[in-house]
Amino acid sequence: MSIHKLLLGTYTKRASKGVYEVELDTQSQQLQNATLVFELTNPTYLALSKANKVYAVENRDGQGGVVTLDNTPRPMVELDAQLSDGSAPAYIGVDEARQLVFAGYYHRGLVEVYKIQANGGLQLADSFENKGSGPRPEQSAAHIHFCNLTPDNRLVAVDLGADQVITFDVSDDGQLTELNRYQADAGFGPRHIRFSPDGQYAYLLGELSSLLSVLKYNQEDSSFEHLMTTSTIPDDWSEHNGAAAIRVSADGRFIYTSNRGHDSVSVFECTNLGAEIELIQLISTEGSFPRDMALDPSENYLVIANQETDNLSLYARDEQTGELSLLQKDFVLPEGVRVTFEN
Ligand SMILES: O=C1O[C@H](COP(=O)(O)O)[C@@H](O)[C@H](O)[C@H]1O
Repeated sequence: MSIHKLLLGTYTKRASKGVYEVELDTQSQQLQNATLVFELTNPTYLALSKANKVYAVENRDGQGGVVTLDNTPRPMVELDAQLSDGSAPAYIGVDEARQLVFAGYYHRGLVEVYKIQANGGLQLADSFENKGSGPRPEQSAAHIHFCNLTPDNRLVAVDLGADQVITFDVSDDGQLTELNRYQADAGFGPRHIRFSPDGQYAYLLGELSSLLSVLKYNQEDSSFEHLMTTSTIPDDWSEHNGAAAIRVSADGRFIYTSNRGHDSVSVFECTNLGAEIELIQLISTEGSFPRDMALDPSENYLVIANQETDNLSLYARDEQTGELSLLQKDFVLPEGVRVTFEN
């Protein structure tokens, strides 16, 4: 297939109007045809289900939550909105096996679990509110920044405010039972987590510290054990940086993280079966404040959204070395945050 479609979640504070679709033409090796596919307010994160429903973050009339969109027609059609007083989530995950959707509410320190209904809409099944804080100014309260499945189908939630990673058992109807808590170093500011393909290791990205930790994941009790930590940016970088997204290649050999401030992607090589990582490349994102990024299904390409300069950058990925090389840097996409491939 030479055309792959991407969905882009955005902020709508300046130029953007909602959710966009973009094509990657692997023949010409270029991004093309950005189209607004649904108008929403600050849909900074979205997730696609196998039933072709989009679950997107939405702010509406002082309420925040998750809307369900039918991804078949253009423009998309809204099927459901689960909104409650307060701010919207920062992360959404889909559990296909149990037909659940998880939402991580950064500003409310909250995880919500929804059961997917017959039409794709959602019904609240359970919630978990964390408490805690950390030493940095951004850590005055709990901030759930990520919640998604572990390799053994439990739930893992990452709290940037409390420097914690919390694991839960999940019942078929979406009830959560806490299993374990990993406490990161004070001020680490964990944002997102990804696992090695064999499920043995987890890679925890610290937004506030620009650090990446390798953790051993113990499936017996869903606990984590710290193995090593390294920086995502050069030691002599003294200006602000906030680490954002993390991706692991399907073969488990390489990790990609984005740096907001240093405006780069860090490429790490994984060795010792995934237990050790080493920075092997830092490449400019050719724009300001890179947020999310995605590998296409072949993993020959990586697309990243630069939020402040309203552009996407496209790279070719060498599957042997893991290294990225720039193909396109000026593709206009307003206030891009979330990047995900549809096919
Ligand atoms: O990565 C980040 O995300 C949080 C949550 O986003 P929001 O749009 O819900 O506020 C944000 O507050 C934080 O500044 C940022 O670094």
